Amino acid sequence: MLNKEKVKLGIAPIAWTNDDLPDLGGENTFEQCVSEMALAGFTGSEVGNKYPKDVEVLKKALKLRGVEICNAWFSTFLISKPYEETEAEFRKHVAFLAAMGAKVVGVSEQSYSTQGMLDQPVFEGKHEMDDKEWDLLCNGLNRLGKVSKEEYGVHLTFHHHMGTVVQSATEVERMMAGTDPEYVSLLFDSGHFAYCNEDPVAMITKYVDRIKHVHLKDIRPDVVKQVREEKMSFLAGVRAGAFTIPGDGCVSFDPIFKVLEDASYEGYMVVEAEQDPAKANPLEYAMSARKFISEKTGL
Ligand SMILES: O=C1C[C@@H](O)[C@H](O)[C@@H](O)C1=O
Ligand SMILES: [Co+2]
Repeated sequence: MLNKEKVKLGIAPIAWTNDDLPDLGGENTFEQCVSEMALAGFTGSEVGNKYPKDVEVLKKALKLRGVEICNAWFSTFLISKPYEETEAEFRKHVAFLAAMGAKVVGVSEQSYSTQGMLDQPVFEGKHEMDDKEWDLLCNGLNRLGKVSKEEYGVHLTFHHHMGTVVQSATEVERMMAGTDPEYVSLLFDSGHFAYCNEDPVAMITKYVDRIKHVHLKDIRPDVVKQVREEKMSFLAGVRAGAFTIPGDGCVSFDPIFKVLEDASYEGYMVVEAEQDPAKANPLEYAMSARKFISEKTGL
């Protein structure tokens, strides 16, 4: 069983409203989203575009519902822009997270990313970094991680992601080998490893001691197959239902929970299942995910 004192459960607002596809759940309000997170039994949330930007306003709304902010996505451009530009934006973002009481920040390198390109097949045309770009990425992550840890008390966790420069197991391995464990941890996302046909269990086993945030995401293999065969973009795949809640797809969560348990994992596990809320009612799916986690882990 995972330790209730050490492991907290969160959920991402992307199941209610998708910031990258605003017509998905455009009608769902911030208040509905956080109320339903609480109703489903989650105490942590990531941050969406509809969330109040003012720290005190957001804190009050969340406190009323017994929810806290546990992470928010940050896009870096370390290999395509001057480092200082990324650091300036990063400082503002991390200051906000620290004020909200979050312990981690989830970073994704978005230079040349095809993640948001509607006309680019997600399984084709991904940018592969050369040695110089790898140095820029790893050195930049080390510098940002030092800033966030030492000046804001927030740990940098790196999110591997489809269509980005760090997608495959080999790329994650090179990023991990090139960064300082003191300043850079891994944000493990089960769905993104499964999507690109990497083994999530092998990856979590290898890096569990450097994982400080977990996204519990499942995939529907038939939809991912369709995405590959019909050369669909990442976001077209999301719309078609490539992702779902843990337990509703093909990812084996028993061994994932076991590895976390054996390593006495401490931190958040966040259900992140972006799909069309008109087809997958967010409250219903949040409740099913919560039930699944409770049955599998005792949390
Ligand atoms: O953590 C994430 C944030 C989303 O914006 C992203 O597209 C999603 O797939 C994800 O894993
Ligand atoms: Co994720």
